[in-house]
Amino acid sequence: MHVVVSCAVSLDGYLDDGSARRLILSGPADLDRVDALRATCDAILVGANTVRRDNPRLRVHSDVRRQERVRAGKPENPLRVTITGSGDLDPDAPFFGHEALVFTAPAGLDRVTGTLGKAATVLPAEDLADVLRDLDARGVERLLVEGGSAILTALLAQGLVDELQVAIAPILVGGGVRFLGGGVFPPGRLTLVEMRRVEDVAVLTFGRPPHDDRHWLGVAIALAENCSPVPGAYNVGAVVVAADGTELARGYSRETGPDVHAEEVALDRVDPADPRLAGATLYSSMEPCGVRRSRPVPCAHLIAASAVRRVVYALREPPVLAAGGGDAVLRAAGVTVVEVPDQAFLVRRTNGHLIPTF
Ligand SMILES: NC(=O)C1=CN([C@@H]2O[C@H](COP(=O)(O)OP(=O)(O)OC[C@H]3O[C@@H](n4cnc5c(N)ncnc54)[C@H](OP(=O)(O)O)[C@@H]3O)[C@@H](O)[C@H]2O)C=CC1
Ligand SMILES: Nc1c(N[C@@H]2O[C@H](COP(=O)(O)O)[C@@H](O)[C@H]2O)[nH]c(=O)[nH]c1=O
Repeated sequence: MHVVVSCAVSLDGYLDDGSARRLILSGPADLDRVDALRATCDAILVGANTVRRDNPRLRVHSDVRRQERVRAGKPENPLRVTITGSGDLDPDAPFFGHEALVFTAPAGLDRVTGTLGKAATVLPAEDLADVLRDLDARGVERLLVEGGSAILTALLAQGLVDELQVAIAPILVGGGVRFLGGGVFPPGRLTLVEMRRVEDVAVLTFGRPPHDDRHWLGVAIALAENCSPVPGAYNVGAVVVAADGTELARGYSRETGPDVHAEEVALDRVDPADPRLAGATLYSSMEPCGVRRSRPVPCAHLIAASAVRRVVYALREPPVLAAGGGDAVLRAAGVTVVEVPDQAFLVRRTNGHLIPTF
């Protein structure tokens, strides 16, 4: 699935001025550009706060574009999707309708279904990565994310954005909702793909380089931030990426069970018969384990037994919990292994409970 973010930002970096009235930063031509973009997508995701504050319809405005979609065998409008913890949304809002999906934490599913179940399909999701997995499984090939700040920050921090379209409006707002909040973002530079003038608005499109090891290793390192820390185990993130830059799966330590390693979570999420695995790279924030007490098969052996033939990691496993040695196991099995030691300090920082953070 291709994830496109589109938003409009004031020159001083705000999405909204925080007043009761919604701030339109785009001009008419730019809103039409976004309408054309909407028409190319299967679903549009916004955060619950955007639904509350903007009361958006999120439909394709142009009759011609809607007709073209129908001619192509698609529904008139993309699916509308939101995520909420509180469930505090008005079921009569124009956002809702039979093609709206509401994701919420599994623990709150019954409560949110109680208030919104007649207005939309309410579904469980642990986090945004889970939402994206669900949409992908529903056949959503292009997902447009229109904001707001919390959703954009979370998606960018988790490296889940393929394309970022930012319309910069020549307006100084002075305060309100910042474009992005603070967070640990994957290190490295995005690629500037296009600069376009749309009336008085500058539209910048950024992409991520498909074959950039540092980008994907950064995603794996950032994923480890999701781990619930335990005294006797590391916090690790892993992501499997096909040769064309398509993400196949991701995971982090203990995500699916108390002793499960990040590489296992990610590998479990790919069909072993997927032909893309043969050209794929597994990125792990830490050297895959070569010795393991918690489960029968160390990760290096699991990877060697899979179709994956390339591994990139940042921190060589320190001899604290086990002997390590996964790098050698992989190489002996014919897997290409790349160590990126200059990123290891970031992995140490996530594992300060077990190893020095220098
Ligand atoms: N200029 C532009 O292009 C755009 C501007 N905006 C502006 O942005 C503002 C809204 O942004 P913001 O306040 O940051 O809110 P968001 O729209 O990003 O929504 C955040 C809400 O999403 C829900 N949520 C649930 N799980 C997650 C998760 N894992 N990560 C993030 N959110 C989650 C929570 O809802 P809950 O509280 O229900 O639990 C949370 O409060 C508005 O003022 C709007 O006008 C919005 C879109 C585009
Ligand atoms: N303010 C703002 C945007 N806001 C986005 O547009 C959504 C509303 O769309 P609609 O339902 O069609 O009116 C709103 O929820 C938010 O996601 N978008 C932009 O391109 N430029 C802008 O200046």
